[in-house]
Amino acid sequence: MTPHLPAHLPALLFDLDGTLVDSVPDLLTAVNSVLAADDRAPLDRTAITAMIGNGARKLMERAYLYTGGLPAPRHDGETVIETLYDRFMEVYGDHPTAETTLYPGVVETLTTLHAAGHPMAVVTNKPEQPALVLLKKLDLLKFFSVVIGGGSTPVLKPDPLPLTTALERLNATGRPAVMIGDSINDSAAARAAGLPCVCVTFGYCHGPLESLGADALIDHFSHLPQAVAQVLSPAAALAGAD
Ligand SMILES: O=C(O)COP(=O)(O)O
Ligand SMILES: [Mg+2]
Repeated sequence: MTPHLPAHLPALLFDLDGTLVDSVPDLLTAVNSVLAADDRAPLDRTAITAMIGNGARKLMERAYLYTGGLPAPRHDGETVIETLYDRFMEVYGDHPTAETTLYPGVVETLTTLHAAGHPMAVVTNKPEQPALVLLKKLDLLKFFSVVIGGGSTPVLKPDPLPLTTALERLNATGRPAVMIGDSINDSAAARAAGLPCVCVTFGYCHGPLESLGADALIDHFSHLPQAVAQVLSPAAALAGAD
């Protein structure tokens, strides 16, 4: 019997914050500028890192709860969270890359995978507008034919919808596919979508790495092609069934 080989190269779905880029410095600047306008104490890197992962609304909610609580409800009907989100986007929306950096090996690895012909998408909980600005400014947009950000679908990761929407837009529904991320939201969304997940160890994981439940962990981006092959191999599938 011939060994089972995928009919197509696997589609690759990439998380953004904590996976491709270290975006904490610009997120910190933006959140602290909103907090400062409200006479709140600034967050430090450790505090904000623990708040990243569930999108900008959750980030602002967590930042305010951490620094004294949510502001009083407004009288014009707009929810407090929506107001905080708008203020954050005023600062961050067009300027998400002053100090944001790529993790080592990202450009080289994406170049190789793109040249090999993998359909590739970004699936991030960061709002779509700053995600697109960031990818363009850091010259990553050319690798991805689809970008799903916060607001592109009605729900965020860990719901599987952003991932399944990305696969549809890549015309890759039914192909083998792998999610690559750094958080429980990525691994949970992947599991719910029926996909394996490779997690990086250098991102914004909020607990022990084992808690991610990843099918493979990589500590350098250059190890990704090997990890993708590993999580899609029949041996890995059998091991997962134990
Ligand atoms: O914006 C966030 O909270 C996290 O974004 P990510 O999904 O790219 O990690
Ligand atoms: Mg992330």
